[in-house]
Amino acid sequence: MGICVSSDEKAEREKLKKTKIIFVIGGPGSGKGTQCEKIVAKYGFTHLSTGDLLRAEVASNSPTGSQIKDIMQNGYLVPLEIVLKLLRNAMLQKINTCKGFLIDGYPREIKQGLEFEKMIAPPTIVLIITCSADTMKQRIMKRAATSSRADDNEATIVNRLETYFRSTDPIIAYYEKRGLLRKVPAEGDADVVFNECCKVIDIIL
Ligand SMILES: Nc1ncnc2c1ncn2[C@@H]1O[C@H](COP(=O)(O)OP(=O)(O)OP(=O)(O)O)[C@@H](O)[C@H]1O
Ligand SMILES: Nc1nc2c(ncn2[C@@H]2O[C@H](COP(=O)(O)OP(=O)(O)O)[C@@H](O)[C@H]2O)c(=O)[nH]1
Ligand SMILES: [Mg+2]
Repeated sequence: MGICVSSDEKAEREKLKKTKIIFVIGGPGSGKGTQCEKIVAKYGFTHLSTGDLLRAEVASNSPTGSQIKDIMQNGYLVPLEIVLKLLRNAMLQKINTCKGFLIDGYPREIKQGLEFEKMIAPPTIVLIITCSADTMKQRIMKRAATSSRADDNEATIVNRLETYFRSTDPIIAYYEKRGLLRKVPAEGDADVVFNECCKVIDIIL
């Protein structure tokens, strides 16, 4: 028996395939959110952060929210099915008005990238924002003063950095091999980093 795909779903898939999709990855506190905000202001793309979507789910007190609260608080990865479902729904809500998507914080493992392509579409490029672990730690500790995020504390930061470094090398190698990876060094000032991001984005417009 074949899988039945409705014509609505087909139309949605076609639209998603035509839209520019930029994955924005990088360690915790590397500046993904900061750069995405600047990119939105200049290019009018739609910014979706998986971290923000998941935090909203926790805040809504839904059953899924209670399931993922502790995982996030401890700095581990939320199960792929939950993240992808939230992401796909959020994309579909914006698909008719959006100029392109910035997907911030995804994929965090190769499997997430593969499933995204199966369910949605391939990314146009993968932007990776890179800085040292020390810089990330310092930035998060500074953000902690105002963020009120449950995971912006010293113990969780250690786990988040570990989770990041463990899962990222294979992701980098995978997208590099496909010619989709664009590296932007991010030790400097946010405006300098943004300049480099623009160079990469201008090429795909
Ligand atoms: N794609 C994802 N897959 C699994 N879990 C995710 C994903 N994106 C976010 N999360 C969960 O949400 C938490 C916060 O992610 P978010 O991207 O907001 O943080 P960040 O400070 O930008 O970077 P990092 O998560 O790398 O610390 C993660 O530690 C993880 O538990
Ligand atoms: N010096 C410097 N600080 C930055 C830069 N990008 C972000 N920050 C600061 O670092 C903290 C973490 O940035 P954020 O965008 O939340 O990082 P994310 O965790 O990767 O989404 C924030 O307090 C920012 O103000 C940068 O390029 N240079
Ligand atoms: Mg962020």
